[in-house]
Amino acid sequence: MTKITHITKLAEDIAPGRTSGMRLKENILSFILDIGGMDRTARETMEEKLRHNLGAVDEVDEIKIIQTSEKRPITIIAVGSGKGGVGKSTLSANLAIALKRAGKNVGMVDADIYGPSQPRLLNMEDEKPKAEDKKLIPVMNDFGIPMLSMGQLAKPGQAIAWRGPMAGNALHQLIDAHWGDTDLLIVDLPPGTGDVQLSMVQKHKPDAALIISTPQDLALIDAARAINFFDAAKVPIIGLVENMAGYLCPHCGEVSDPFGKGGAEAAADKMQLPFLGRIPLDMSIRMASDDGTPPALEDGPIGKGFAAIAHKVTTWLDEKNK
Ligand SMILES: Nc1ncnc2c1ncn2[C@@H]1O[C@H](COP(=O)(O)OP(=O)(O)OP(=O)(O)O)[C@@H](O)[C@H]1O
Repeated sequence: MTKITHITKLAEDIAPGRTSGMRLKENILSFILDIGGMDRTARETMEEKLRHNLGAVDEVDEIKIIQTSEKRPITIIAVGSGKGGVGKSTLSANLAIALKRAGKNVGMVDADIYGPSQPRLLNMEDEKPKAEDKKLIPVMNDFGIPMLSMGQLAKPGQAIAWRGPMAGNALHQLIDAHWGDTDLLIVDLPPGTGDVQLSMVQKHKPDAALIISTPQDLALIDAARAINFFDAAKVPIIGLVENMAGYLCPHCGEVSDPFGKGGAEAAADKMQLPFLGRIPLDMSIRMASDDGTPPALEDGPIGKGFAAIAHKVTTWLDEKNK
């Protein structure tokens, strides 16, 4: 390994994807460091570590770092539904956990103005984000998923009264924040196709959308509306997830289908969209969600279901970026 290859590797370990133009001449090491999206503390810590570790290499007497704040591309995935209460927030939280477990740097934006539930789902109620350079710094949780939520900006019960520009402005603050190393941002949208969705596609066009529905007709008609909305805005749709499919009675062991069966898969087929998977109606999902311990953390059948959906999402993104 040549000296410069060795140095490049060391730098890559400390600042993955952020250093370029590595040059060693007359014992002076120079390179470019992309500090886009990092807050001051993260920036200073990274620079200090680079100087310390690279400075320890033989033949490096001096280090010159040129900082640029070229914005790192961040992939935005919007999670939408036509109807409320179909499990959109539950899916968003568990998808984020499953993607994180698959090695992605995931961040979460809870844009559900009518009932921000990510702080509870990701176990970080009461934590308010700080700001630097007029931009919010996402709050980190125990799962390693930085998050910003409408609920952190509004007083309890206030957000629902926000209209067009206020809702759009709040969304802008959540998305245009110090996301640091985050490369995948999950946006938990409010149900339907209102002000926040409009602002989302006009100002922060997502790279992709994912739609969730329960299997019954009414929810599917609404889901089709959400799909048409993203289609019209030219946001590619990764696929459709069916939630609350099949209920296993904990008492008699019989499986019943309170919301019908297979409706979302058939609808996906009809609309020529990929079907991403089915999540059963299971009391343990509700209980784990209420406790702030998303079931995607576990390796049981429910956790595996979310992991399989996450896998389809990453495969779709890899195909798109080819
Ligand atoms: N598969 C499931 N099995 C059991 N309970 C579920 C399941 N999916 C979601 N729930 C529960 O249903 C309720 C609604 O879910 P969630 O908040 O995720 O829906 P939503 O579509 O985001 O709703 P909203 O429109 O309020 O944003 C929650 O109490 C959640 O724990």
